Amino acid sequence: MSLKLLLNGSRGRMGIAISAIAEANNAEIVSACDTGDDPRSQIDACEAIIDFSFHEVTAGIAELAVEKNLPLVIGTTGHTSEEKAQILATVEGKIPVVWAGNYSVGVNTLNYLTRKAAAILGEQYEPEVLEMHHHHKKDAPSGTAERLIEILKDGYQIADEQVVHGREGLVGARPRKEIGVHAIRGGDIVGEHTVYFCGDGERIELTHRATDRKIFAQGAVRAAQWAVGKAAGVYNMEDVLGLTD
Ligand SMILES: NC(=O)C1=CN([C@@H]2O[C@H](COP(=O)(O)OP(=O)(O)OC[C@H]3O[C@@H](n4cnc5c(N)ncnc54)[C@H](OP(=O)(O)O)[C@@H]3O)[C@@H](O)[C@H]2O)C=CC1
Ligand SMILES: O=C(O)C1=N[C@H](C(=O)O)C[C@H](O)C1
Repeated sequence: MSLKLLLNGSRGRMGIAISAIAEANNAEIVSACDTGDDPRSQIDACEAIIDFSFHEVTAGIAELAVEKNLPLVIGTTGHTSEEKAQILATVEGKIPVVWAGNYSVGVNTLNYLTRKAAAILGEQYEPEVLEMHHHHKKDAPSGTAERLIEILKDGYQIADEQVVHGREGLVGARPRKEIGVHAIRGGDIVGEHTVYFCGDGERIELTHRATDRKIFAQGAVRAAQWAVGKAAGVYNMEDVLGLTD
C-alpha cells in the first residue's frame, strides 16, 4: 500500500527529488505545499508529513502534525536553538517524529563509524569536521555536520565552547579538547562530509560524498513509512536503520 504524504517544500531541490522517487518507494504525494499554500487543504487525506523547507517553517508544520495526529519527518536543517526547543515542546510525547540532518544510509553509517572510531582512537587523535555544499545552501554548519559534532562531543566529552567554527588569526596551539569545524560552499556540490582523526604520525579520514539527492529522498520516505504506527517519540535516522549500538 502506498503511503499518502503531505510534502512541505515540494518545489525545492529536495521536494523534486522526493516526488521523483515516491512511486517506486510506495509513497504518493497527496498534498504538495510551498510558500503561500495552505497545508490544511488536503491534510485529512494524508497519513504522514515530510518537511524539507526552511527553518522558520517547521514549528508550524509540527503543530499541524500534532493536531492531526500524523507522523512527521523533519529534513529541514538550520533551526535556531529556540526553534529546536519549540519543535520539541510541540511534539514530545504526542506523535512519532523522525528528525535527521541527513537521511542517506551512507551518512548514517558515517555517524556510526565516527562513534566507533572516537571510542577506539581516544584523545591522542584530534577530531576535525569538514563539510562542503552547493552555493545555494543557507545554513552552516550543515545539519549533518551538527550531528557529527554531537557524536564527537559525546565521545570526547567536549563542551559547546570547545567547538571552534573556522580558525583565523593568532589562535594559538590547538588544545587537545577541541573540535574544529569547517564549511566550504560552491557550485553544485550535493554534500560532502569528512571527519578527521589527526594523530601523531598518522591520520584517519572518514568521508561521505553525496552525488545525487535521491539518497536523502529515499531515506526520508523510508523514515515516514517506519514512523507509521510507532510510539510517540523523537527518533533519528540511526534509529530507523538500527545503527544505535
Ligand atoms: N535531512 C536531509 O537529508 C537533507 C536536508 N536538506 C535540508 O532541506 C531543506 C530544503 O533544502 P532544498 O530542497 O535544497 O531547498 P530549496 O530552497 O530548494 O527548497 C526549499 C523549499 O521550501 C519551500 N518553502 C520555503 N518557505 C516555505 C514556507 N513558508 N512554507 C512552505 N514551503 C516553504 C520553498 O518554496 P518556495 O520556493 O515557494 O519559497 C521551496 O520549495 C534545507 O534546510 C536543507 O538543508 C537538504 C537535503 C537533505
Ligand atoms: O542543504 C543541502 O543540500 C543538504 N543539507 C543537509 C545538511 O544540512 O546536512 C544534508 C545534505 O548534506 C544536503
